[in-house]
Amino acid sequence: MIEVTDLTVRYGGVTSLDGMNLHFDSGVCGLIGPNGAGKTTFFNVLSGFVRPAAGSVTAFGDDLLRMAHFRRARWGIRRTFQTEQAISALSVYDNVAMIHSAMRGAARRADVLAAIEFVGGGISPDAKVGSLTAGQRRLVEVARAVAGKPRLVLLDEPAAGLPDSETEHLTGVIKNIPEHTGALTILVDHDMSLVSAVCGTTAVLDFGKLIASGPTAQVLRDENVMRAYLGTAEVI
Ligand SMILES: Nc1ncnc2c1ncn2[C@@H]1O[C@H](COP(=O)(O)OP(=O)(O)OP(=O)(O)O)[C@@H](O)[C@H]1O
Repeated sequence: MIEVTDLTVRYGGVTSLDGMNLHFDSGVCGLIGPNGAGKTTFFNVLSGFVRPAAGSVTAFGDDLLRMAHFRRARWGIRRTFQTEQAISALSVYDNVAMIHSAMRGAARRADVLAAIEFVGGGISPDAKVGSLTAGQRRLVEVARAVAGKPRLVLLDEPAAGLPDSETEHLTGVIKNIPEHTGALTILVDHDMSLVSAVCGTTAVLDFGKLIASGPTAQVLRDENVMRAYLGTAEVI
């Protein structure tokens, strides 16, 4: 469960989050909104890259904003970025293993291999990340986000630029993250088919404010959402 109250982030004269309120319970939850709405800024606050001017964030009863950013990974925050973070010259195994901060020895090895197996895609743990296809590399990013007992998984446009066949596989993987890990998963993406397929609940940001939240199908039919997100056209 995550509860966000009056969250405000300013970069000089730009207010990226403007008193944002949000509540997500469990499962895969969507966070959508037009370019510049503040979605990545929200992830940056959760993961400790950005310090908000005001507001609070409680996750599973813990005050995230009071937690030193280097403790948040151990607490269980994982995220992917819009740019790939895995190191091309290292193996898939090493790329996943490096995000572990708590486990050691055989338990760590088993967990890393389980994360790689979970994302599938025919990826060998020994393969160098640089030798993989774009879709496989994206799966490695997801494997890094599900390793090490996450409690909160943040996925920032994981399907951007992927062909349909690879998006289809990724869709199944993302859908299964809560069952595999128990983590609340927040998906930011502009692909409304993906959001509809995996998110039970979706919230919409516009100019740093929450303008809608609820069951995904209902939210995507909301007139304010359609207006904010795609002019007056239908979302899907
Ligand atoms: N480091 C920064 N310095 C100044 N302004 C920033 C910074 N990071 C983000 N912004 C501004 O904050 C606003 C929100 O940006 P953010 O990247 O969070 O939006 P977004 O919803 O993730 O957009 P997109 O869908 O394009 O990724 C934008 O106006 C952006 O230009």
